[in-house]
Amino acid sequence: MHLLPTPSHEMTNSDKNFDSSYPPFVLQNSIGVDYGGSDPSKPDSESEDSLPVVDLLSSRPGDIIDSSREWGMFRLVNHGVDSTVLTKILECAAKVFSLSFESKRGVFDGPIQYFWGSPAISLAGNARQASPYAQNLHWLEGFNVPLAKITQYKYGDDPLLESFRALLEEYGNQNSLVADKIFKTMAEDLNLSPTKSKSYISLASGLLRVYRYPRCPMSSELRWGISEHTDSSVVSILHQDQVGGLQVCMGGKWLDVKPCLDTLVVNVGDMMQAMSNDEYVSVKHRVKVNKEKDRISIGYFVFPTEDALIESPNYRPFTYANFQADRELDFKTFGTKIGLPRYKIIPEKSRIL
Ligand SMILES: O=C(O)CCC(=O)C(=O)O
Ligand SMILES: [Fe+2]
Repeated sequence: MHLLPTPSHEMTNSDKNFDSSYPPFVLQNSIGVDYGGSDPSKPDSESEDSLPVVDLLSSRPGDIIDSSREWGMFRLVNHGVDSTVLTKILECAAKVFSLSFESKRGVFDGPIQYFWGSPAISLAGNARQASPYAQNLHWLEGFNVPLAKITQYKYGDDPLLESFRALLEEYGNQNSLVADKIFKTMAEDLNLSPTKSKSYISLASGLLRVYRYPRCPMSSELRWGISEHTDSSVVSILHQDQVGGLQVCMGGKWLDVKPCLDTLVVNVGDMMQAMSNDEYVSVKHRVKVNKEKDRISIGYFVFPTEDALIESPNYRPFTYANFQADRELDFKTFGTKIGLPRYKIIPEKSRIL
């Protein structure tokens, strides 16, 4: 079966229906919503954010370390990821997202899984679907792509899907190299033993999430693309288009991480924060919705091996498998993850007797 993109039309104030490529919740949650007025998704300030920039080719290792300690996030240039691949993958993702909702849902039951309304992944590796009316509905749709699985698969009968898969494979491999290089710098700084380092990052666990955040009639106070969170990864690498929307929490303030061409955004994840005994920060971030434009971004996430025992003085030892299981349970119980505080050792002084 060949899947041609459905014709897409621009949404105007008089045409409030989104096209058939959007998940139904986008339409259901847009009924009766005022599209006019000012755009609350515009940045609060036009000033440039001061996120550190790391040059992977020429930088001193200290740049990665300092940024991970102070910010938990940095921009990466000269990263080695092919700029043609960066451009092509966003173009290809846009084509795939413009397929009808039904065909995306129907076709991507192989290693590339389609999800919408929630970015959370279950222990089985499936992305969850949120109820369209759920309070924590996220204004997004996406594809969950475990890299180990797509290398053994071919969408042989469909040129669009097969080129998407092949591009994701190439992009994923290039991101693995970047993540490996960054991790090695961090491991050296933290004096991790070679045995620890080996289990603390598993390139085979590499995962891509390809997101589309549909333009949203509601303001960011009502809907988030992705609400405030930290990543569970060791490190995450983000590639975003020029629309913008990513924000990072710095000193209690939310700053816009403006898109820069050919630049990736790297952030420290929960696992690295624990491995570093809180020396590095798994920084809080979130994604605002945009009233006028759809946004596409691609995240690469890498994790420890399942049985890696994460040990550092501030935490009781836990394996990555423990962390995943607890996250699953917390998600069912509280609708969100508790994450690292579950394992944090409370200092004697602050314990309630
Ligand atoms: O799309 C983005 O800018 C960020 C995505 C993100 O934070 C995540 O997937 O954890
Ligand atoms: Fe994230």
